[in-house]
Amino acid sequence: MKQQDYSLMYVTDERITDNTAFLNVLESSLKGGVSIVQLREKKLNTKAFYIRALAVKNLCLKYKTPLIINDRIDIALAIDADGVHIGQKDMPVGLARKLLGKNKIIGWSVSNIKQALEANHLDVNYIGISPIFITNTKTKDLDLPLGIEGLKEIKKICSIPIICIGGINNKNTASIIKHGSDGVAIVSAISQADNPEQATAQLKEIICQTGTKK
Ligand SMILES: Cc1ncc(COP(=O)(O)OP(=O)(O)O)c(N)n1
Ligand SMILES: Cc1ncsc1CCOP(=O)(O)O
Ligand SMILES: [Mg+2]
Repeated sequence: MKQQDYSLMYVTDERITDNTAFLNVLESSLKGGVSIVQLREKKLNTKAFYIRALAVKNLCLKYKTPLIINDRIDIALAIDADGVHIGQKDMPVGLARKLLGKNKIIGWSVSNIKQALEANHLDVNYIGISPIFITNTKTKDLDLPLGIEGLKEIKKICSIPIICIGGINNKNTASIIKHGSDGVAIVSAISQADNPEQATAQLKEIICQTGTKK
């Protein structure tokens, strides 16, 4: 499989209930240069999730940007997405890999050192350090923020690409990349920005500048 660019993941915002607005923000993030998109829907029924996933896939194809699906292996298979992001309470990684095959991306949430060590023995393409900072976007089922110190510890013991998520914005992205994260996954700093395209382009620029100075 080709080397995937995990540097800037836009995680869609389920709080944007209007479909046109939802797709407009997604398209702005694609124009701004996100390297990968994660469709995250916690409340939609299966049919509505599938219909949205098809629309999101079409837009991602237009911008040649990979799409992964949060939680739902069935939806990922149904639309032939590029992969999934699963958490500690979602389908076990081994089973997800069996269903998806070796060429799909599987991301797995990690919230502590024990899980990071476990990840070394799993067939995952990246780990999502969750959360790195405090966030208002996800309030239930969230562990304590790991912070930069936690990222540094995990970087030392885990050989898998790392993406951090939670409370990430244009002020703290550089520090995350500097301390060894391969990328950042972002909801609000893109979806709630006055100009999501500009906000994305600015985040991308910070990542590029920091990456080259690492
Ligand atoms: C990149 C990335 N990392 C972590 C998460 C969190 O996933 P999970 O723990 O399954 O929680 P939900 O997102 O499903 O609420 C993520 N989505 N993306
Ligand atoms: C889905 C998820 N998982 C851990 S934090 C989070 C939400 C991140 O949202 P934001 O970028 O707005 O803090
Ligand atoms: Mg999940």
